[in-house]
Amino acid sequence: MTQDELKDAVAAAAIDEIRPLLGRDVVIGVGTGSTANRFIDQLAALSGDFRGAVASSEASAERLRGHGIDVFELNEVGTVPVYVDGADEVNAHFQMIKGGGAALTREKIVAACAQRFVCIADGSKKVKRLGDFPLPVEVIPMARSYVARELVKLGADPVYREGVVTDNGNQILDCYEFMIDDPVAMEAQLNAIVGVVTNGLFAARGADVLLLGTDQGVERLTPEA
Ligand SMILES: O=C[C@H](O)[C@H](O)[C@H](O)COP(=O)(O)O
Repeated sequence: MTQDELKDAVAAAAIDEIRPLLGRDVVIGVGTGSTANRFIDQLAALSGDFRGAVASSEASAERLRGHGIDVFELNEVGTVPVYVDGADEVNAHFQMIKGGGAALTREKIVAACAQRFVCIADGSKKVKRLGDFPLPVEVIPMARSYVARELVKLGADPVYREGVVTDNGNQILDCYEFMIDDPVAMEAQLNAIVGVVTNGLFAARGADVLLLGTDQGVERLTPEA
């Protein structure tokens, strides 16, 4: 199967996963990226079965609206029963690196407000150890150089993602060569640097279900303790 076919397959599995949760008052959380886009496209067929969505990016909000799905502000909604999103890497504990599409901060906010996080990914995203994918860190623009120096002290090789402005008006540093031995501790440590808005480690709050696309079909996995 091609990667696109795997993405379509996990998107379809996510539709089956959330279908029992839908209802006229239900607003669901929707993520960002090429895998999430396929989920959005398939969600269109169910648009009469739920109230609408909260999106983790302007791009996803636009795509949802394009399918006639109402998009709500998270502040209007409070919590969502489920959040469906992709990942750049996911480990056996369902801790993830996210933010390849620069949407990490809004993704983390919607995930924090979700009762259940369903991660959809093709098999190439499953890793033993997080960190081959460069870890994105969203920074307030005036703090970029300072934060980069602090990241170097922690052993990273941060690279400014030139030309990218997040939906929050901020910038991204991609951290190469990071040894991520303890994702929960590292997530907190990076967030404590002044000028960091958030980082792409989703470790303290990982996914609850992983729908992983493989050539043998979609595996439905729950995290190892
Ligand atoms: O900022 C982007 C997000 O974290 C995406 O969910 C992540 O990069 C995965 O994207 P894709 O499904 O395109 O591989």
